Amino acid sequence: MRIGVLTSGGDCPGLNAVIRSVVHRAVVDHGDEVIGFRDGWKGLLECDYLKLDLDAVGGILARGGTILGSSRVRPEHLRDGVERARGYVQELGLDAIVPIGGEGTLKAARLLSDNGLPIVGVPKTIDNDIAVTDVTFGFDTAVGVATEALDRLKTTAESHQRVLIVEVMGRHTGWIALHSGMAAGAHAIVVPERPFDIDELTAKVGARFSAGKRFAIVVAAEGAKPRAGTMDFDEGARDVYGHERFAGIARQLSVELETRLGKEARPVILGHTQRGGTPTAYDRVLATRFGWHAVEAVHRGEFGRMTALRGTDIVTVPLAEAVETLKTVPDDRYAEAECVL
Ligand SMILES: Nc1ncnc2c1ncn2[C@@H]1O[C@H](COP(=O)(O)OP(=O)(O)O)[C@@H](O)[C@H]1O
Ligand SMILES: O=P(O)(O)OC[C@H]1O[C@](O)(COP(=O)(O)O)[C@@H](O)[C@@H]1O
Ligand SMILES: [Mg+2]
Repeated sequence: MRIGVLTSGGDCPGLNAVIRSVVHRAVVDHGDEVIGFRDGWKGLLECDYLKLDLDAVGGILARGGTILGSSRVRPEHLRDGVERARGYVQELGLDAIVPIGGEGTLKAARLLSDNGLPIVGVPKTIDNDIAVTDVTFGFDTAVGVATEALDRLKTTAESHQRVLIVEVMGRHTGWIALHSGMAAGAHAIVVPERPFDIDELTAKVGARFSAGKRFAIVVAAEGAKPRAGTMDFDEGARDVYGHERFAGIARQLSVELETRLGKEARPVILGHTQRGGTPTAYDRVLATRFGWHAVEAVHRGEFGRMTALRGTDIVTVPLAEAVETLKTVPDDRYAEAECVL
């Protein structure tokens, strides 16, 4: 068989582990040929690719990012390019395409699949917001980076009697904020799923100082927002791909909390450090398993599906289900964290 792989959307620790695993399983065990499209869907639409053999994937397991590159393509450009993509798939003699990406990439994968292209998706995202898989690789690494940063920030915040508002990634969901905040013992966590009440947040942080504590750490997911009408808030705008360009929750909260509490409050934005660098062992293993199972799904002709973790098993699920809803932080999970804030 001939299989084309691509990585699309925001990069994520573990992408290289999937690519490596696909090549090993396909080339060594099945005698397949594998090619990699450069820079996500752009590579497919421009027929820009390289051959992936064992040499090409040597030494990449622990490397962050993606050896194939990634990019964003306007969804309408992709919709207009379906016939071109089909032409290249035929020209290259491809039996399957394995796109590795987040919810946006998987929507594109579904579009191509609905148009008859043979697709087996692999989910990735540090945000962990893809509903049909228990976990996505990249999340464990991102939470680890954020937790380490929070541990460090606690000591400097205490020395300077500051409130630090630490902004972590998570446009639509607060999984990284919830887990890193729990792991590091933050004092408040705000997530997109639960618009916060600024009076309650101020009271919570203020109560810490009243109790004699000399600092506070607030973890804010980048997409968190105040309850409508409770605080002046700049929601930002959208970029050309339709993604929100936030105006900075940490910056805005630091101004508000400093004014209300009379304590020095500073924003810290962890940004792309959360998704750069080497993946954790957990993410390497999950990514490697996804790669192996994607190749098996290709050989079984299970197209229009993607790999998913269910308990300890890797299964495949329809792409249609994968893109229906996002996995958000449920109230009961937030309650478990709230109890220890
Ligand atoms: N609704 C959509 N329909 C078709 N293609 C889409 C759609 N949403 C995203 N895509 C394609 O998938 C790419 C990656 O999506 P994006 O949301 O940026 O990253 P991720 O896959 O990590 O969620 C986009 O640049 C675009 O080409
Ligand atoms: O800075 P970029 O590359 O536009 O992406 C930022 C976004 O990408 C992420 O890191 C991952 O999101 P995706 O998996 O949807 O790409 C988000 O947490 C963040 O909001
Ligand atoms: Mg996305």
